Amino acid sequence: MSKQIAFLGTGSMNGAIMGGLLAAGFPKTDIVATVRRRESASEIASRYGVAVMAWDEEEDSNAQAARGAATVVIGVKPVGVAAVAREIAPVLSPSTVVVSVAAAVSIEQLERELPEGQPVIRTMPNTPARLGKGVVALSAGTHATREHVAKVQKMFSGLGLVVEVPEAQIAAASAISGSGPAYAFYLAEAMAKAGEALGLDAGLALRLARETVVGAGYMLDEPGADPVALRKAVTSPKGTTEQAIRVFDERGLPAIIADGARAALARSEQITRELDAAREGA
Ligand SMILES: NC(=O)C1=CN([C@@H]2O[C@H](COP(=O)(O)OP(=O)(O)OC[C@H]3O[C@@H](n4cnc5c(N)ncnc54)[C@H](OP(=O)(O)O)[C@@H]3O)[C@@H](O)[C@H]2O)C=CC1
Ligand SMILES: O=C(O)[C@@H]1CCC=N1
Repeated sequence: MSKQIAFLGTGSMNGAIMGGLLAAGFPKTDIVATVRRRESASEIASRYGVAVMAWDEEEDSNAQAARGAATVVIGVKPVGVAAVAREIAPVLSPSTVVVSVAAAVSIEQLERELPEGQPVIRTMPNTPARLGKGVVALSAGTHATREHVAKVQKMFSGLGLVVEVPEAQIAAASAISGSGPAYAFYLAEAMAKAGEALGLDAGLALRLARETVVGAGYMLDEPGADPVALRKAVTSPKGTTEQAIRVFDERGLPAIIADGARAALARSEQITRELDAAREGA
């Protein structure tokens, strides 16, 4: 089997990346994936048609998958990243690019588990990548060359917007674009509940809210779209929308969103510290 990419831990995020790459035409025979449980392996194998191994069944599955792969994408939970990195370290080729999608795991924390000189790219993707409408922020590790960065940018270009940022900005990107799809879904959820409170049937309220958020997203997708101009075009002077926005402003909704993003960033920094503390205590 030719192995271009090994996905180690193929849940919501790595699954979305794999789905996005396959939809963009990446050959399934060039992909191998790992998960922890056998049930997840069967589910992914039947959904995507790629080779999948379960760590619970074969403890060296991550090493098997990583051996000979041109790119390895680590997509387990932050607390599991170091263990997976240690499992694959002995089998990595010096030319293999190790990509991490994990929030809060710093380049330094990943590099110290890998062979000296291993090219690493830390990323912060989001789940709309599955539809080619994602955002991937990425930062180069100590030994990643411009060619390594270009290779990963090219490979991920079918997933949506790919931007390189300094590592110090990855936690902020995580708080905006990494977590951001959840904020948009939360808005849709709140709009549906508001519709119900106004007397709409629950199913109808959800359909109205869902399609409205989808439609607004499509408008934002047009070239040069500006959220402020789009909002103003809906907000007739002395009309109805103006009253809704007035209440949102009076109740401080923009500040609430900023506080939420700050809390996400603070949690990321806290997890980074917890990972260091756990390693020192081990
Ligand atoms: N979800 C999101 O929107 C985003 C997530 N991320 C990052 O992605 C990473 C994964 O998060 P997410 O996808 O949400 O989590 P999930 O729980 O959905 O996925 C985790 C995956 O890791 C697998 N796994 C666990 N242990 C092992 C192991 N030892 N070997 C191989 N596979 C293993 C799980 O297998 P099994 O299914 O069998 O349990 C599962 O497939 C995190 O680090 C997170 O910070 C980054 C940006 C956005
Ligand atoms: O919630 C999390 O920790 C991950 C990182 C960004 C989105 N999901």
